[in-house]
Amino acid sequence: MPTLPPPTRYRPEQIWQARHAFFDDGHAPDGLVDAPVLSSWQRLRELGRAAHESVVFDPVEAPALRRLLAQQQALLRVAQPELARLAASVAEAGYAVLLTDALGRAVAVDGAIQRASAPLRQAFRPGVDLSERMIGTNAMSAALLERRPVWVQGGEHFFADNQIFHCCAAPVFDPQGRVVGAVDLSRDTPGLAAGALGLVQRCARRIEQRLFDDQPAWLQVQLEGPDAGPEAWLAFDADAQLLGATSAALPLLGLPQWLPQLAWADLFEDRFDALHTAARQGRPLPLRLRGGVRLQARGRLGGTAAAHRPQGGRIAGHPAATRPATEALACAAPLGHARSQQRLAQALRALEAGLPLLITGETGVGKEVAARALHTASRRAGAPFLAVNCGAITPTLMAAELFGHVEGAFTGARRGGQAGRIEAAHGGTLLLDEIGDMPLELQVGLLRVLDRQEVVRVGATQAVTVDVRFVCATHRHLPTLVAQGRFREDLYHRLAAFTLHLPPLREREDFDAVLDGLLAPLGCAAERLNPALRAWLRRQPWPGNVRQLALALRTALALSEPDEPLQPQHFGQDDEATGGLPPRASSAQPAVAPSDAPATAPTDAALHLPSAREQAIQAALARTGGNVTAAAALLGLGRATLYRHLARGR
Ligand SMILES: Nc1ncnc2c1ncn2[C@@H]1O[C@H](COP(=O)(O)OP(=O)(O)OP(=O)(O)O)[C@@H](O)[C@H]1O
Repeated sequence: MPTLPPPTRYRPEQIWQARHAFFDDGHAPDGLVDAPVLSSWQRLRELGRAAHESVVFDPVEAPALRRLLAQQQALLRVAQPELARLAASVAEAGYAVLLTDALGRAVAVDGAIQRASAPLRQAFRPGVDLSERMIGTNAMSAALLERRPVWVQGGEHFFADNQIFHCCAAPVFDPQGRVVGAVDLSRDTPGLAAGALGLVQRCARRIEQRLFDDQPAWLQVQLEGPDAGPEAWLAFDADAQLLGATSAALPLLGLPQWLPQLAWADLFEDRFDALHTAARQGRPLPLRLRGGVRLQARGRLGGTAAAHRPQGGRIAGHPAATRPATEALACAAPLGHARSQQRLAQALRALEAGLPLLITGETGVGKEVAARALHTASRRAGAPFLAVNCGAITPTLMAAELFGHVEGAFTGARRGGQAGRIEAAHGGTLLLDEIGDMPLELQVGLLRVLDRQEVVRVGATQAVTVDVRFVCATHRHLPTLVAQGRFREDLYHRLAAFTLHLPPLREREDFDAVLDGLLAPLGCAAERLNPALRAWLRRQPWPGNVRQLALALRTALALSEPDEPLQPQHFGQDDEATGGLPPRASSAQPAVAPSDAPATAPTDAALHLPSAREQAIQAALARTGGNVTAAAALLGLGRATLYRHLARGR
């Protein structure tokens, strides 16, 4: 039986110093504990948890356990031989071996469990929820959250009850970079054996390799670099699209994490068919990565003519399946030039990689349109796209709207309870619009959903697992809200990992492309707008951005004869209530002809007059009988924006 290397140093004094600084003095113990431990302590403190709470390790009931094990069958099948192999290495050193699912629930146990103390035997039973929320700081849940190997020893566990445990864990990724579980080694004698972390990592990588081998592919490639273990593999379909990769392969490619929609040509300078030929002949092939780094590779014919991409790539039959991301997005959101589309394509990659997206920009720039386009171009196009306005209703109603509620949770709660929007978006995408207006008390709940992909309905004690991609949108400057204490800093950092800023219309260099993109669906030939009129339109301030321009164009087409060249007067300057227009210039200024537009066009100052806006709002409300939604549509403003104007005017 392989022996373990000598134990690493365990420094309990240092941990107790850290606990003293954190729990007694209330400040972060710099450098005394590792970042994952400190982050976990902070999360738990923010949830109001106390170190002396007792910890209960209750497995779920038998039917729920059967369901859990059935759900995790594919993972268990490939993991069990590797867990047994790990157990054989470490059992003598007193380690129990554990596999959790992606949510931290125990699904398999091995190793020296029978010799372990009662608490460890209680904890390591299939069906016990070992997530941070349930048992506080621990190695497996920290590895799942941090997406990297972690150790947690003795006093580093938040709850005093758990301080007898000494554990290390590594996350397991599927070939598309999703965390599917964690492998953990734990024992109840002080200190970690040196090499334990390496063994647990190696076990996780072997499980990943088996998951990789299970997925159909046309060609698999093993990369051999200076530091590459035997588990650095890539899988391609017959079109040279990357289907999957093991986590060991990603650093060799210079990728911090899995990115969907990569093709062979994005990664390598050599031809794809050269590798295919080498694989058929059973010989290795030297390859050059883009950027010049050389690697040795070995191809393996995958045995399927898989042109479909089961999970990581675009789904066969899906509208985006045969098109690059930029093209799919151009069809879904036909505005702007190639550079704008490229930024959208990057956003799509981030979204597909499971990152939340933050879309910022003034009202009417197209934040919701962009979010819908991203959903439509993504692999989730067939699943729901839902949108929630986070500032529109009271915090209590918003909590129920987002997280759902159980029967009797509050007065007026539905019989039998109701799922919230997050649950309703399961499998799809949820747009959290006006995220800057989300009440502080709900932000912690959202953070939890983002971290764990699980929702607790209002009034419930059990969490529901969800699989939702989040897109958040705001016209506000979130760092300012953070500085004012109105938006949680941790949530901001979580949301802003990938930010897509949509510039206001007046700053868009591709104004003409935007204009043409709006004209085409209206059946208006681009030639009906001559260069002078285009220049005049370009100079308007457009406080309502694309929404306002779209409405102004519709108005102009309604006021003109078919095929007549459009003039500024077609943009309805004679009624404040026509909406969708740049606010009207003073009556002293004549309407301008396109030919003399530069000399006589109204000044920006005149166009910005707040009173003109106020008049337009009042006229629109009068025309719609006070219906704010209809008035907002008439004005080319979002409903929330109109409410803001009204609140400001009061
Ligand atoms: N890419 C686009 N293609 C076509 N129309 C667009 C596009 N972007 C914006 N629009 C038009 O502008 C309107 C407003 O877009 P959207 O609701 O996405 O803006 P927003 O930035 O979310 O606004 P708000 O912050 O006020 O909610 C849309 O209804 C549509 O008429």
